Amino acid sequence: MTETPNPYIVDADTLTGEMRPIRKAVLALGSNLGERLSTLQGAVQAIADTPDLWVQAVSPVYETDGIGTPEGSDTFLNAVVVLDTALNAEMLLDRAHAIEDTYGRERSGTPNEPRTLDIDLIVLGETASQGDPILPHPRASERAFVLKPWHDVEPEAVLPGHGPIAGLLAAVSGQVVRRRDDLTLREE
Ligand SMILES: Nc1ncnc2c1ncn2[C@@H]1O[C@H](COP(=O)(O)OP(=O)(O)OP(=O)(O)O)[C@@H](O)[C@H]1O
Ligand SMILES: Nc1nc2c(c(=O)[nH]1)N=C(CO)CN2
Repeated sequence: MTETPNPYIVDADTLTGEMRPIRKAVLALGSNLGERLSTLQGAVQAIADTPDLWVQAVSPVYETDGIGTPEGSDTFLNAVVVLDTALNAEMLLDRAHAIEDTYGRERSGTPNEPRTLDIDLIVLGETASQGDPILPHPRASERAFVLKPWHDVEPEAVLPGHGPIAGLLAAVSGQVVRRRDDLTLREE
């Protein structure tokens, strides 16, 4: 009798090496210094070029008033990228910081200072963590510049610990976010 392979019996060899789950992640991108749109486009490209990461959606671009930014700061362009990844949270944050550095991000220590590029990790699957990074991102639930573009590409999304983003949007309706349909980010 020929034996049919049973997919539920995993050979020990296939468990050696690094087997990591694929999880959904959301990255929030922002820029209020320099060539904002081309910087965001470069960031999307760099994210898409990351091994073990697959971009699923890139949101529309929003022009947004700075929240908690120093007096006189320019408005931001914000967008989000939804992706699947086998990377863990620390790897994703390292990659985000490396991409920020490539685009000349400077850190003087002034809170919310103008920046060429900011990439925040908003969620990674259901992960809840108080480490570095903190997950979900501790201020995502109160930021229209994150929730609005995310809602455009994933209207049913849930922010773990806070609920559906559609519901969270009502509480941030006072924040000025304007969709810029004249600007688009290619998924690459
Ligand atoms: N989920 C997260 N995403 C990004 N950075 C995080 C996260 N959790 C913790 N951090 C830490 O926050 C530090 C400051 O990040 P950053 O300079 O980008 O802050 P910010 O963008 O100015 O402010 P905010 O954190 O309010 O968006 C980073 O060095 C990073 O280690
Ligand atoms: N509109 C807007 N405001 C902000 C932003 C941002 O990306 N957009 N980022 C901040 C710190 O990450 C603080 N305030």
